[in-house]
Amino acid sequence: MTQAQSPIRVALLGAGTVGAAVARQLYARGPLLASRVGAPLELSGIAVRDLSRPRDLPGVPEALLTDRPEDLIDGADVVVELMGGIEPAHGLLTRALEGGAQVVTANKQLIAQRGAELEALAAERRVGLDYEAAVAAAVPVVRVVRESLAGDDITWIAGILNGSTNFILDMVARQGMSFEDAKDRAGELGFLEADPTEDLEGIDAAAKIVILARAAWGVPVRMEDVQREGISQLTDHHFDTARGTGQVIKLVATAWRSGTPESPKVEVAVRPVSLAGDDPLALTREGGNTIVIETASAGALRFAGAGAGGEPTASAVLGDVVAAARRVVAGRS
Ligand SMILES: NC(=O)C1=CN([C@@H]2O[C@H](COP(=O)(O)OP(=O)(O)OC[C@H]3O[C@@H](n4cnc5c(N)ncnc54)[C@H](OP(=O)(O)O)[C@@H]3O)[C@@H](O)[C@H]2O)C=CC1
Ligand SMILES: N[C@@H](CC=O)C(=O)O
Repeated sequence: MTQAQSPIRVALLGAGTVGAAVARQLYARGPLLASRVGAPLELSGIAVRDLSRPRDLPGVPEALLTDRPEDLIDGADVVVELMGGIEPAHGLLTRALEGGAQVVTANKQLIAQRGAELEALAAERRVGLDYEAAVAAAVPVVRVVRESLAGDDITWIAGILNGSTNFILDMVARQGMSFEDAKDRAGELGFLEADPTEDLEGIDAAAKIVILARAAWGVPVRMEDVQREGISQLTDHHFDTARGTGQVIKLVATAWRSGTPESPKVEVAVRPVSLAGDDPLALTREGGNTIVIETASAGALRFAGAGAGGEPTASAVLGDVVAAARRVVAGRS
């Protein structure tokens, strides 16, 4: 084994819905991932809050678990943050970037609120900061906006960006489920944030549209800039009225450029909207996400798929881990 092929040390911060799925997929696909990276990925530790909690981590040595995430940062090639919240995640990732580690996160609140600062630090240290899973989970859209469409002029983005509220609205609209039962079911499926008001009040969708807007237009967009309304105030009356006219209520996040391509001004909003039944966003089922991106040259592009849940989100996280690990291998030669 050459120096370039020696194991890439991956520190996993968090083993909840997403983190546990990442650990499982990393173990299950070890040889495949090694062949794609050019070196094996070695899980160097897994940080959790409660060591006594039972976990579904078959094949993962228990000795890797620690309740001291800070101990995993130094010495890691890639740090994967799946804890959620602003602190201690922000402090840990700052330390990881300062130490020269590649960083991967699915934490949309952290990226929406502190992403500009972390990206500046990553650029200064010449390391990667990847967060594909932070927007639309499994649906590849961050990289599309940041890279694939970098030569085009994006004019408009509209999306169903929150899987749990879409699940709830879909269950109420199509299955006649009560609002309360649908919320419970979304929680059981692992779609809801630790604080479900983030989903229900549109805060989660707001963070995601802020991230996309910044990536699309390269201008500072803050959470406070989002005109935001959630779904918690909806009643049977709203659903009955929409159904009676063949419409469907969805929580839609929108961002549009109102200035020129050279001097863009950006507007962002999240609100429940009644859509015609055949609108692509209206056709989004269960925990799915759909994003429509309008551009000057490519026209309207549509992306759809699983927008929440452990295994789909882990797929996007692992894509970022492979990209980060490839950079580590490239930097060794
Ligand atoms: N769930 C989803 O569908 C999606 C989630 N995300 C994002 O992914 C991230 C993780 O989400 P999810 O897996 O659902 O969250 P969970 O709440 O299920 O898991 C969080 C994990 O982090 C650990 N943790 C939290 N705080 C600390 C701490 N201070 N020290 C050590 N460990 C800690 C928890 O430990 P313990 O297990 O002991 O409690 C747990 O293992 C969040 O940022 C979320 O927004 C993004 C896309 C989809
Ligand atoms: N709570 C979020 C999880 C994924 O980002 C959602 O429901 O979309």
